[in-house]
Amino acid sequence: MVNVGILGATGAVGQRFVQLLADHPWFSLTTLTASERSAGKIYGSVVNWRLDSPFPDSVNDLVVSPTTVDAVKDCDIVFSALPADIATTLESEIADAGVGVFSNASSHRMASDVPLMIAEVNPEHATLIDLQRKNHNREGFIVTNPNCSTIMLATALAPLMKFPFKSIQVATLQAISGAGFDGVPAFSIYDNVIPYIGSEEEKIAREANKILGTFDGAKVTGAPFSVSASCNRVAVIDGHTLNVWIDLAATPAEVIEAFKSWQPPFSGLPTQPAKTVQYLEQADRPQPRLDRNRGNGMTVSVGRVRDGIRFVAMGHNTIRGAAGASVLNAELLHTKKYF
Ligand SMILES: NC(=O)C1=CN([C@@H]2O[C@H](COP(=O)(O)OP(=O)(O)OC[C@H]3O[C@@H](n4cnc5c(N)ncnc54)[C@H](OP(=O)(O)O)[C@@H]3O)[C@@H](O)[C@H]2O)C=CC1
Ligand SMILES: N[C@@H](CC(=O)OP(=O)(O)O)C(=O)O
Repeated sequence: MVNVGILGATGAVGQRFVQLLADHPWFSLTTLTASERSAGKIYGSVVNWRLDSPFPDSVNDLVVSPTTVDAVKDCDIVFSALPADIATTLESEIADAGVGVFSNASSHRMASDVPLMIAEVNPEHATLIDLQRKNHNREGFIVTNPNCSTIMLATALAPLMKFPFKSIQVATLQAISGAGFDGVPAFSIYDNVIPYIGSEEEKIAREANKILGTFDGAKVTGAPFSVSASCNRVAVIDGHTLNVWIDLAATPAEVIEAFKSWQPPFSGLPTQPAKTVQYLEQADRPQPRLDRNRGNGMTVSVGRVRDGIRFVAMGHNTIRGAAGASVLNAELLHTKKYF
């Protein structure tokens, strides 16, 4: 078994990691960290479990560690669900100490030797780890997840990359869990839409270009399309919905066929869904409440393909958009013997 830790194990993404790793066939959960507020206490006594799946008894008695390099030095890998300002230095120090870091934080996503990876979309970017190890003279490594809205967009675009296009417009409707447990007060979001999410629009544009860019084995050259995003927080608990406009040289029928026939380059990993991209025929789908749990939260649902081309994409932001995507990255890299 691989010994794994979770950094920020009490938060919105951290709890998803606990849910996905408590009974994992390859990964054994040995270490949970959080802030000084929680460190030294029993996880079961300090976590405010807010997921609608039962609390896993197997982690109840683990003592929460402070978030330090020392606390995770015996782990083979760690999953990071830390705020970005904490992650920047700490994740580098942990990788320097020989531990593999699978991060959800934005800190290292755009570094030229750090894979910004969606396992089914750009798995070849994993080889940047070799360059990173050389550049930093480290045994460990950092692999990052894209921003949660970007994961939905780039995954939905993967089947369409065979058609020429130059520009994408996207309007997001993002769930409140995306802001973390303490991110959006009920008084602000109830009966409301907030048409601003700090830095989100810029992240979607630059991260989609890196993920879908050209890779020569050592360097990613950004994809030659522009992304114009407009982001909104809506009163949904989980599930980010994206309305996408794209100047694609294809008919709606060709786009639907591309969505239906696309297959990721590997299959059979424990957290991998049967369908990474699921096309829904119904005129009023996808919807977050009805479709976010498809593929155990790992499927990106697409629908409403119309002239333009216009379509809708939706996925679970803390599973497909965060913890689940990170665990799948780790599963893939374990099969490739990176740890
Ligand atoms: N929510 C989402 O959908 C997505 C989130 N992300 C990213 O994932 C990361 C985590 O987000 P999220 O789970 O939503 O955030 P939360 O605010 O819900 O959780 C933050 C976690 O970090 C811990 N923490 C806070 N401050 C410190 C500190 N000074 N030292 C050590 N640990 C600390 C908290 O511990 P304690 O409980 O003890 O305070 C908690 O476990 C962020 O970088 C976010 O941008 C990425 C994609 C999607
Ligand atoms: N900003 C996203 C979640 C998130 O934390 O993204 P990032 O890791 O890119 O800051 C949301 O609000 O839904």
